[in-house]
Amino acid sequence: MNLYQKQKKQRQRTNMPLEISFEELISIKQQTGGSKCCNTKGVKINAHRVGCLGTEALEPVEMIEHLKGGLGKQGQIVHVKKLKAKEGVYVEIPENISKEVKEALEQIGITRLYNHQAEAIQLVLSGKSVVVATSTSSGKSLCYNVPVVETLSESSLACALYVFPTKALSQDQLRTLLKLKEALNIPDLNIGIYDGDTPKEDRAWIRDNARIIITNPDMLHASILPHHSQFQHILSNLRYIVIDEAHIYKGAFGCHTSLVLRRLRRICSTVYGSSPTFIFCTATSANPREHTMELINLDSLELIQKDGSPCSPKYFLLWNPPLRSVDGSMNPGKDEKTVLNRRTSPIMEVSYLFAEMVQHGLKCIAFCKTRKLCELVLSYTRDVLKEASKHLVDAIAVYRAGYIAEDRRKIESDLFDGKLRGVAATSALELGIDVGHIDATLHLGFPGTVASLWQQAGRSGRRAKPSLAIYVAFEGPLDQYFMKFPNKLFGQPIEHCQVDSHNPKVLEQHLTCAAKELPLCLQYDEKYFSFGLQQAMTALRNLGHLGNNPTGDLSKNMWSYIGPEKNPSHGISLRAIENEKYIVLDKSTNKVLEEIEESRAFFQVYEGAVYMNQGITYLVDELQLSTKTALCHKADLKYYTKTRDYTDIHVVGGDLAYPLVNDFESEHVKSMAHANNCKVTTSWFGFYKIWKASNQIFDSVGLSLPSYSYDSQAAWIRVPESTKKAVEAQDLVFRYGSHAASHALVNVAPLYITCNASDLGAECANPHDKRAIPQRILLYDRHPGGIGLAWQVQALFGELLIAALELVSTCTCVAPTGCPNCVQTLTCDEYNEVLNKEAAIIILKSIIEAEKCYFEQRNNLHENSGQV
Ligand SMILES: Nc1ncnc2c1ncn2[C@@H]1O[C@H](COP(=O)(O)OP(=O)(O)OP(=O)(O)O)[C@@H](O)[C@H]1O
Repeated sequence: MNLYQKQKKQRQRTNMPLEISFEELISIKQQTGGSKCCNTKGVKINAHRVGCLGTEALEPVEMIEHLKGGLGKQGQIVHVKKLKAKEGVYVEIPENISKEVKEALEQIGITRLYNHQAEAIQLVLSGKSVVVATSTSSGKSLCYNVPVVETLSESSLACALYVFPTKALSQDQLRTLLKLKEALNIPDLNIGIYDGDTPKEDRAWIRDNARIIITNPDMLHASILPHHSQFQHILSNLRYIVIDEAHIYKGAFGCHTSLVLRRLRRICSTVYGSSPTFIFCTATSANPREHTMELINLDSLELIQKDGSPCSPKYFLLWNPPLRSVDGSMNPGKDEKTVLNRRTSPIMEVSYLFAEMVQHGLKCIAFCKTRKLCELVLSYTRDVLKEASKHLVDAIAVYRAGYIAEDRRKIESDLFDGKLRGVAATSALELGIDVGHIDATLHLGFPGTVASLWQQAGRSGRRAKPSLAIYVAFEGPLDQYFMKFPNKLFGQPIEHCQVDSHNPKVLEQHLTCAAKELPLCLQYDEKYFSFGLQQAMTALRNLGHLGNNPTGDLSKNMWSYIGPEKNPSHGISLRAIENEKYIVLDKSTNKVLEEIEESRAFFQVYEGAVYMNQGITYLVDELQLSTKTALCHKADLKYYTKTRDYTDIHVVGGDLAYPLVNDFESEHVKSMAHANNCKVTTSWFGFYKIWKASNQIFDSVGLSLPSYSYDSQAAWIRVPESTKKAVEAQDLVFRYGSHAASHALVNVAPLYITCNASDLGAECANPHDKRAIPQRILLYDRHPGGIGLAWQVQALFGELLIAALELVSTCTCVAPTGCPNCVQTLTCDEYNEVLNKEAAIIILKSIIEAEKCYFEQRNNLHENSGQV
């Protein structure tokens, strides 16, 4: 009997509602194998562990030995990779750089350049557009800052536009540029940030006077381009467009940004006669040149990737939590068929490691995939520190989205100044914000891409000192794959950055904006928007959004926007950024603790909710829906809460009569899967109160909250009626099987497409809801608006079905509900209830067989009718 079954039985005896608590969820879904928190007195956080009490300073390499003899002595360290130090390849600052700029560089400590910097600078100064794809902290900023200040100090009119994906990076860059400007002593070299946070009263001045404007794609789209005449000064003198962190522009956000950049190029050239040089900087990937050329539709671009920056040694450890049998003993059974072995909680492993780093003087970032995991890691690490080094309890914090900008700036500067020794962070800290020297990074689970793992690990060792990165695995198939094949992490970059700028829907959206900015003309504008232009313009004309002479020749006329919106760009969001947010207010101090996106709010705050922020517990007294405010107060509570909810996915459109949509010739396994728009609706109907110490539910409270819906996209396939019958013939319940089969697809998807398992949701059967659910396997994009994953899933559906079947049928776990290696997922909306592995195997086999038969029959039909 596994842990879940034991708990289920126990509940049945005590008449408790059948539900899995969050702690249990973690113990089951993430395979803690019974490691429970018993932080009653902070003596031991885990029944099998006592944290290290030492506080002597250790270097990263000493830390490895320390871990081998202590925390990691159960064999957790499955691989150690030493990435050797590399000498920098320096060159003198090129002759053609002015004396003033050279002196300014010297003043900020730059006396020589790395060879890739010199190469980039020379190419840019000769008018060539470039993409610099070198490692993290390799001095990419100088590749654009030097040619920009050189040109801008030579010509008092020349201007530059910097585009960063986040406001925090813009602030960081402003600080760097201001230092350079001070050293240069050019008073009229005005630099300004123009983003959503720029005060209204400063905007006109920046528009008229700044020679370097720092902005983001959203601001370009919604403010700068629609009002381009107000930016005449900068646009007509624009010499450079800098696009940093270009690898971020992929998926739906990349597609939108690419069309915004094309709109920008068109306005610069057609209206203001400027033809700026582009400077891209990007993380290493398999296709930096192709990706950035596609972003802006350039014909040529110089690629710089011979990295001349020095790097200090980095030790990369792969850490697999130890196995233990489900009864909690640390002696895992040898016979995997009869004894259920589970790994201890990776969350606890990371918490102990985090405490170790901080205690031994290593400044550390612990990267976690979700905000909740950050809070948990902080809380557990504090518990460990309370025992070992009480004075360090407040030397760690959480850094994540949701915190207001001011609080985040404070955490960044406290980390920089050393007031903080560590943060548990989401990928919000992944991009290049300078937080000073970091000695170690911890990675709780695979972040979704190898590039992202390296980007995170690159946050340490930026100041020429040795550094340490420890990747701690969950038990899911992806993490365990890397634990088995560590070298997959250390080879050439494997991931491609994909951007599909030809998506007709997105193209049409941006063409309405472009036509509003300046009438469109097929003859002149194809070079910006490429081959889909005519079709998209025709569609817009037919919709009545473009007008000129409706009977006239589309190719020669100018077509203006005549659609219903005053400013079409306002209705188009580049990324699924939710504008509607709930604020969480501490009643006693009136301090805003957090801003939570509407889609997540009711999971965290409702009347009676126990809410966590920076490891502190609050009780929510009131949720004001009209003002979107949750009022709470600090409370030392012995319980936590968890919502009861369900999520419905309504597929919009989809040709049900003729399901075949993926019948084109491609290298993929043919499939009848669909991809459609969908509406995802979550309804909350109550919450449980659960004792922290025992994880027992002691109260169930009803909730009346409005449901929340968002539009997204889903990929799905219908399950034949005969399959359902085959499942039922084995005395199994179909919905248990379809739920489990969908999970298996979610688990294998990250091996095939660039995404995290948490980016995809499955249609999860709810234990309390007995409504009939559609007979289908459905995966949906969990990002409101969708980031294009459903289309990728649809194209690969055939492969995913086969991989999912292999995963489930080769997993040796014995429980009918499967395990996180096969049919359980961390992101299940229903906490991995209502699952059946055996039924999943029948369903997957049957769909694969049905698809094979269908395509064979089609082929035969075509052959017989002479079509092939
Ligand atoms: N030629 C150089 N000589 C000495 N130090 C340099 C040189 N070029 C850059 N640096 C230093 O290297 C550090 C990293 O530079 P920078 O932030 O530009 O790197 P990056 O590649 O943009 O980083 P990220 O990958 O995080 O975006 C900075 O402290 C910078 O001052």
